[in-house]
Amino acid sequence: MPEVYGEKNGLKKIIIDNLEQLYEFTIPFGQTITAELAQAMAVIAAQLNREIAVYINRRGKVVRVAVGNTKTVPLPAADGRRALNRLSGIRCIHTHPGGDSQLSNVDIASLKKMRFDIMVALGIREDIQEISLGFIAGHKDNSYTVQTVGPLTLTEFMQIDLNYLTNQIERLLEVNDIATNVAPKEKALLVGIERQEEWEVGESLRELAQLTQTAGAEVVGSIWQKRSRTDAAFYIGRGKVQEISLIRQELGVNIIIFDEELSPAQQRNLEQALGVKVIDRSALILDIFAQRARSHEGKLQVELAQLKYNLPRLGGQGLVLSRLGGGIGTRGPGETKLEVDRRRIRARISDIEKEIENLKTHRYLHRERRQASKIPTLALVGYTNAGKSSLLNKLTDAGVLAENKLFATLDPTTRRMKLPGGKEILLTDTVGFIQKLPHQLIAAFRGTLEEVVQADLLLHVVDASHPQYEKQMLAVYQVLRELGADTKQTITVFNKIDKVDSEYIIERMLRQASAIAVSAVEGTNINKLLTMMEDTIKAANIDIRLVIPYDESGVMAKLYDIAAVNSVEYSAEGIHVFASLSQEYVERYRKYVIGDE
Ligand SMILES: Nc1nc2c(ncn2[C@@H]2O[C@H](COP(=O)(O)OP(=O)(O)OP(=O)(O)O)[C@@H](O)[C@H]2O)c(=O)[nH]1
Ligand SMILES: [Mg+2]
Repeated sequence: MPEVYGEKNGLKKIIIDNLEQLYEFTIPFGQTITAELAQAMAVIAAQLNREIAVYINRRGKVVRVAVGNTKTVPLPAADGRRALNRLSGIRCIHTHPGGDSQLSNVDIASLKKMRFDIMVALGIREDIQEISLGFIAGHKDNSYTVQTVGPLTLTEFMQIDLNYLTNQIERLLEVNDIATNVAPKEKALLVGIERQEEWEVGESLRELAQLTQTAGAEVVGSIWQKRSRTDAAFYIGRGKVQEISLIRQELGVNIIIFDEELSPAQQRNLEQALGVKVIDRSALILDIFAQRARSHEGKLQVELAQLKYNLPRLGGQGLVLSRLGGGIGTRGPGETKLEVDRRRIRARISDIEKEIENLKTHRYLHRERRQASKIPTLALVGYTNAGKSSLLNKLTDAGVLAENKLFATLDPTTRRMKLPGGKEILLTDTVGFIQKLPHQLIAAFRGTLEEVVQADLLLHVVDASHPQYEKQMLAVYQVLRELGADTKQTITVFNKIDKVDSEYIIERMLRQASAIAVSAVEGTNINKLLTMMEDTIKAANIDIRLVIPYDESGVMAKLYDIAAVNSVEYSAEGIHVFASLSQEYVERYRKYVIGDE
């Protein structure tokens, strides 16, 4: 009988016997652990209230059992000599008393030192509470980097295919320096569903292809299925899953992108059935944002949206293993890979939320000051690539990046400008919208988009040359509704008319109220637009507070005539009025005004 290692002094004979019996277990190929072994370890650990560790080789044989912490155990040489870019071929499974499974620094240090296949901790309080694991995920500056996963349930943990995982890791280690290695372009297959809705599947997939290219992958094909309802388990039908599986092998596809948001279960099932990374439109858009975010706040907002998107999708092997190689869906803003450990994700989410809240307070104060100066603010909104930044540049020489790319602008830029009559305004360029924008993203960007919500007037820029411009407009209205800005006064600016041949189409566009057709690039009708902005602002009402002295009651009567009076309060200094009135009248009654709302 092989012996039990570690600090055995004072252990009861029965416990030593039980520990020795752990040598009897064998684990089937590819499996991390059996439920029986996990239970047997839990029972002993609960009695002992100390760490116990079991070391298992790739043939599933228990090669060492030890009591005490994982550092103190001498290990047998692993099967044969193994090169440095190989793992040891041994996995370490050990218990943590107290129920918390989070890997300690000592655990991680011995994982690196011993090059374990995986390092697993079972959090034990009476029974198994949770499981965490770590594995080597590359090397950088002569040291291994480690990825941790968890907390998982026993069932989730047992779903992990250890053979697949170790193969992936060893492939990664063969590449000399992962950090500087430029990954080859990912090959993407796009999948959509055709149904009776606003967006025809072909158009939607064309846009998805554009997004995929923007994210840096190559589109090798797209395929769709006609269905009125999506399948709860696989989104598409099982037959289609089979078909995709064949296409995937044929074309060497390494990422499959679905055109609509998949549920966490659908995504998991598809990855298991197809054996390849599966993402959806939301994850793709988040990835583009992660690559493009520049400002500190923008980066935080994107990371927050990504973490919130990923959180319910962790568990079992799906997301973790298929993301090991990097690429779309793994990139955070900045240099780092996205976290896959639930506990660390939660901690990071709460840190980011706090920081964003702080930044928001800052911005709020900033805006307060701006409002106190009573300069009307206008926001450019519209579908991505409509020409918002180009228009801002044309109107203000802002020098903002305008590109024929989706989501060229992420951070809002505000410029001060003078209208022809001399009035000053502030004009803000904002992030573009798109159909099926991930709601996590809208939530995270709510702070930035507050510029839109607070604006006195919106300029809705539409790419008039786009065949789907009407559907794009509807998508914009929908996001505005989500932001609570759909009732704002709006000028619709049909842009790029230099690319529209049909007079009839332009005429039809202009039938809409407060609309104008321009070309930001050629400068057509820009002066007309300026005049229109001026007139609209003049007519636009603003909410203000006034104090009317009691001996000027005539003013009060006049106010009831020309403004919407929202509330009236009588105080010692006079009558406090909260009313909404036009710019022109604001000027006329300026001496009574005490501040904006
Ligand atoms: N022909 C033509 N092209 C235009 C016009 N306005 C903008 N563009 C082009 O349209 C593309 C997108 O312009 P942007 O100003 O970056 O669009 P945006 O709305 O800011 O886009 P995002 O920031 O990505 O949401 C660029 O290639 C511009 O040169 C126009 O009036 N006519
Ligand atoms: Mg832009």
